[in-house]
Amino acid sequence: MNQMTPLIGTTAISKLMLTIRTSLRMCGTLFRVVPVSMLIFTICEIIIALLPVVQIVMTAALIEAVASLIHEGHSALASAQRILLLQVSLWIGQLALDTYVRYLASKIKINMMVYFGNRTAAKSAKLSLLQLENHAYYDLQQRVASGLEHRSLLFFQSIVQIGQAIITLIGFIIILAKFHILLALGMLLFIIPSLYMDIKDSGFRFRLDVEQTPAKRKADYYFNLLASREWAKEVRIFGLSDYFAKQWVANYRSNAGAQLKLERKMSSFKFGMGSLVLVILGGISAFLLQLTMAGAITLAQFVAIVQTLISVQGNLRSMSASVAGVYELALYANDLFRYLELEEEAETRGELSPPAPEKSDIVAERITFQYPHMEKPVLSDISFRLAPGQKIAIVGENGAGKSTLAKCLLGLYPLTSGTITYGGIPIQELQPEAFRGRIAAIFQDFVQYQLTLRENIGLSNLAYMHDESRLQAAAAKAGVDEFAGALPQGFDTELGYKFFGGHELSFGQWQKIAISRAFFKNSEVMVLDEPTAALDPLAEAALFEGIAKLTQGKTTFFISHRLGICRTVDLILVLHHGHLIEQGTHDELIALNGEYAKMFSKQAEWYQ
Ligand SMILES: Nc1ncnc2c1ncn2[C@@H]1O[C@H](COP(=O)(O)OP(=O)(O)OP(=O)(O)O)[C@@H](O)[C@H]1O
Repeated sequence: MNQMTPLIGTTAISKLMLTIRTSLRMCGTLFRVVPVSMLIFTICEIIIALLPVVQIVMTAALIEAVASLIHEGHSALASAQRILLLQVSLWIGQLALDTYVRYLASKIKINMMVYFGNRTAAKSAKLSLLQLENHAYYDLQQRVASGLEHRSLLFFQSIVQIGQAIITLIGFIIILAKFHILLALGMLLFIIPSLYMDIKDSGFRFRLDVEQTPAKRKADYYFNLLASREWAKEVRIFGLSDYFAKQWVANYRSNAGAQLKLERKMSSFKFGMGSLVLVILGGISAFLLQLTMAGAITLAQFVAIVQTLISVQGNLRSMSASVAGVYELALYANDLFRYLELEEEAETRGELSPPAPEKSDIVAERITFQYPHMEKPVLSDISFRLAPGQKIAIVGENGAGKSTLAKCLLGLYPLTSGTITYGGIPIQELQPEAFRGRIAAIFQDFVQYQLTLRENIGLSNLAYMHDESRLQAAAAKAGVDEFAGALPQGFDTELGYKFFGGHELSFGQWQKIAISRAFFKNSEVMVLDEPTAALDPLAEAALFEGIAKLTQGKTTFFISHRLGICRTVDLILVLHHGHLIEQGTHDELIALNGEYAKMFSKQAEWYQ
């Protein structure tokens, strides 16, 4: 089964097994992460569970004492007062315990939120790029993220509530059985319809949530299109607000419609089951009247039984709701555990250290890559060989496969066939962290970190983030120094518009920062995907002119539609529909008079 498909038990047994398995796992996690708090919490909950039974015994004793008071007068007062005092103390104790347990619950929830939040975030960052391109991943992620903070403890609370309800019910059954065994049996009859009703309801709700997650995400997407700055310009210029608002409403309504349909179905079902419970209750009451008439029970006993029956009903309702709740929570928790177990498909998962930079020639042999769910490969049978430190330009029309090839070279995508070796070692046999330590890349859709300038450059090499001279040097390489000095707090200026005090930059300035970030890492292999797309002609020329010096000793891949860079590189790879159709130096390819020569002369025409 797909790792991302939700599990929903189909038979009663599979539902039960799923619930038990997940409950044990979640409770185990809670006791492992916050053992002391959980122990105290459990003890408090057990005491709380016992209190209602004690209360009923106290009430019966109080009524007996009041009856004695009426018959015996002043001599029975002291004992009645003692019982009353005990009862009031019990109420106060119960209140104190409830208050403390609520505080403890908040503390546990915070700790569990930190625990699961941290693990899910870490997991997301370790999943392969291809997994992040699967829509099922986002559906699963949405369900996992919703209510992370309270679901784990709620799970335990529901289990505890069931335990409490069972303890209380056993107490009630013993009390009732003492009066008449039929009363105890009648009470047991309540349980079945209530439980059945609530479990069915939970299963329906989860299934509905699973079915609705894609439409919910789509609705959220439309909402964001309307509300976010990224899209605000186009939305206004093209007058898209009504269109997107309508789409949002349509998606929202389709979900709401299914929800209401379920509510209607469940309402009539619940009404039927609720009525059955009330009929059973009526039967028990009639039997009680019989017992009273026959003189089998006293007034005090009658009151105690009625109080017991009322409590039983409330108790049963909450117990069956808890059982159903546990099943529903088990379904969500199961999603959470499956998410945490998603295979971390690191494309390099070996143990070998990358060879020394001067020995790290890169050889691609007959490589083919196909995106999952796509019919055809986007890279086919590509082979080339690069000596350490060479400069390479990858060129070709839109969609030719340039960025995909770069991602394969960086080990971000697993090859469908063929091999890429670094210094003779296949990429997948290299130790991932060691390999990634050797490479740096800036993609077309580089990140504009809404953080300080220092972080924007220094994030590629955290150990040196506060080394001013390195920072200055990297900034100078891409022309960041030209505007960094004018920023209010220099390198410590917050950038971007998303947080208070942020200083927004132009897109070209952001791109210069991204290039500086790549240089700051000082890695032996660099990939610069459209590094100058947003740069002005002078900045572009400066970068190209200085590039040989800037990237000296580093194997550097340039992906660019600006073919000017090709004059300065050692090798040009020309891609066309995923095939490597030409390779060579600028002069060789011009002499070949093929696709590259055509592209180059076409572009050059514009500058003549
Ligand atoms: N995540 C993806 N899933 C499926 N197909 C993809 C994905 N990304 C890209 N493609 C397809 O792979 C092909 C190559 O895309 P790629 O981004 O590598 O091209 P490119 O040469 O870098 O294009 P451009 O010059 O426009 O940036 C395209 O046909 C594209 O539709």
